[in-house]
Amino acid sequence: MSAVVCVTCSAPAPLKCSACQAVAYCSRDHQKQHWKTHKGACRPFEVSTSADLGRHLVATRDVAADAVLLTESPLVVGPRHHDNPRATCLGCLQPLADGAAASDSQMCPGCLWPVCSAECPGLRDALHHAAECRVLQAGRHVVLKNDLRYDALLPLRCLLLQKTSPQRWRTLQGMHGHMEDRGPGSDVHRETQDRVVSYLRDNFLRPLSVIVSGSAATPDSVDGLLEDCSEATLHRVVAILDVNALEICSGGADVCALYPTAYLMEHSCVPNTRHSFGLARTAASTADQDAAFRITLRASLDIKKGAHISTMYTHILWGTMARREHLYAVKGFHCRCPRCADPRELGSKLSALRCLSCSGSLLPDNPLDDNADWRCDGCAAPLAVEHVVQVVTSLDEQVGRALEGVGRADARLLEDTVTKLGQLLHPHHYHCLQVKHSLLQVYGSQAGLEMSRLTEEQLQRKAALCREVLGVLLLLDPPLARLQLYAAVCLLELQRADLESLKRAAAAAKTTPAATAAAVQDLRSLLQRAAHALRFETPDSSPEGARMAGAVQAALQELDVWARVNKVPVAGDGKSR
Ligand SMILES: C[S@@+](CC[C@H](N)C(=O)[O-])C[C@H]1O[C@@H](n2cnc3c(N)ncnc32)[C@H](O)[C@@H]1O
Repeated sequence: MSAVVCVTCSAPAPLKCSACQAVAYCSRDHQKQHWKTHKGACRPFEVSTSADLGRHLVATRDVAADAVLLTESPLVVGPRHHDNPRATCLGCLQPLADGAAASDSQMCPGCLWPVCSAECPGLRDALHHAAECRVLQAGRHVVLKNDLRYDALLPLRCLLLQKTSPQRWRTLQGMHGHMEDRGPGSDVHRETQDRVVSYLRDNFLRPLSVIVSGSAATPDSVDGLLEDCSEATLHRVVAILDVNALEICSGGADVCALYPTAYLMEHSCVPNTRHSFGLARTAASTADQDAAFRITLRASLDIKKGAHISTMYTHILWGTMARREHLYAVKGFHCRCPRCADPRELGSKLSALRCLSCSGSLLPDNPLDDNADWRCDGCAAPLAVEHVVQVVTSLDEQVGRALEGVGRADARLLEDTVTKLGQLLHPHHYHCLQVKHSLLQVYGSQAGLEMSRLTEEQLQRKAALCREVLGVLLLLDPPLARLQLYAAVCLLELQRADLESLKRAAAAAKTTPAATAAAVQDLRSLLQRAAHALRFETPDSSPEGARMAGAVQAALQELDVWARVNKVPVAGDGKSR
């Protein structure tokens, strides 16, 4: 057996990297020196392959909740490649103000597409806009016609990796696109052809090829820039993006990216990771922009050695039918995770209907079978699945109307909607939950319904809604790795309601000093739970989350001031604050 030697100097090595145990060192100094090189490789997982999942990630050691599993820069990043996103600066990918006048200073000097500033550094960066700009210049008429398809740009950026980074192009080529489901004649082929393939080829690639090669031009390549821009390759690139790209919606950005390792994570509706992106407002260079969209993946729960590492490809607050349909349509597989297999969805009853014959809930007999009937868990009355779909779809519109412009939401309209939905749906159905989450914020903020003006009944209603919604969120996402903002809103609003009740009790001398101290402690603990849920939200990665974290801190300070002014003793020690 060969002796274990130091990876830095080849001397005998008694020390090993304690995290991965894969490399050895003669001394702490050499371990420290090597860390810069080793940290990328020191990952607590390996890539495994199975018949039903394809490649996936498996933990190679126990990982504690919150530990970082991986951080890496994107292979390629650009405006979202579907549902044509709103105008975005092609330099830094930040959203542009609606209807902003396109003065010279807000146009890319090369292709004339709108930008945040003609000086935006990303415009000169080959991996971001510079190479793409050469292509877009061949079709400036689209700017004049205002026919700007932002969703076609990420596929173009992918294609351009052939020239800008052949290494990244090779990695991208190793990703799967489920082409077997996207052949000519399929809806998705037709849609991709119209939206991306024809748009890019007719407006930019064909004219550019003619400019570069003259009469020898073929539409399938552009000399010196793109070896292969055939229709088949464009279709494959879009398919790869559909299956593997991650969406980055934070801070109003409508951006998607492909990551070289993170894409290997399998889906589960009960995932064991959370991720965040290092979003920055402006980017000075390639390195900075890569850092701006760098992903950090953490364990959201303790992960045991041998366990699969998973993320969620779909929406956690959708019911099982909708999640499975979405996963099959976009990612090409039938999810069979523990939440999908459970008719009660981890006890949340997020998809349950109300039984009209008794007080029970209608749940699917077998949620993994799309055609299975539903049945009441009280009286066993059956309901055909077509009927369930009909009921839920017919209520979509009603919910949409009630939530239109949440800023203007009206408590009475929302209460009426909750009542109507409640006639057909379980109170925790996702439609009901969505309306209740708005309603619990409207009490205490709507004009005429400010906290101090709420009736006792309205105050109790607000608190009850907060507890009810929070309870369901915690069943679906116990570590609050995806619903942290939703849950923080419930905790903050519950604290506001309970504090108002406490103030009223104190003013009416209906509380004792000890009871007040205990109540203040409970209020503080609600806010501490909200702060904990938001612990990874930073202004760069999640401006909304950071704003909410600021509101929680402000509420904590306000609570302390109130406790001091009212000489509330610190719970347990009899001292006043
Ligand atoms: C982003 S890729 C993940 C990497 C992929 N397994 C590979 O080998 O390249 C997504 C694809 O992985 C497979 N997959 C991921 N999660 C799955 C799951 N829970 N059940 C079945 N297939 C899954 C599906 O084929 C899906 O379209």
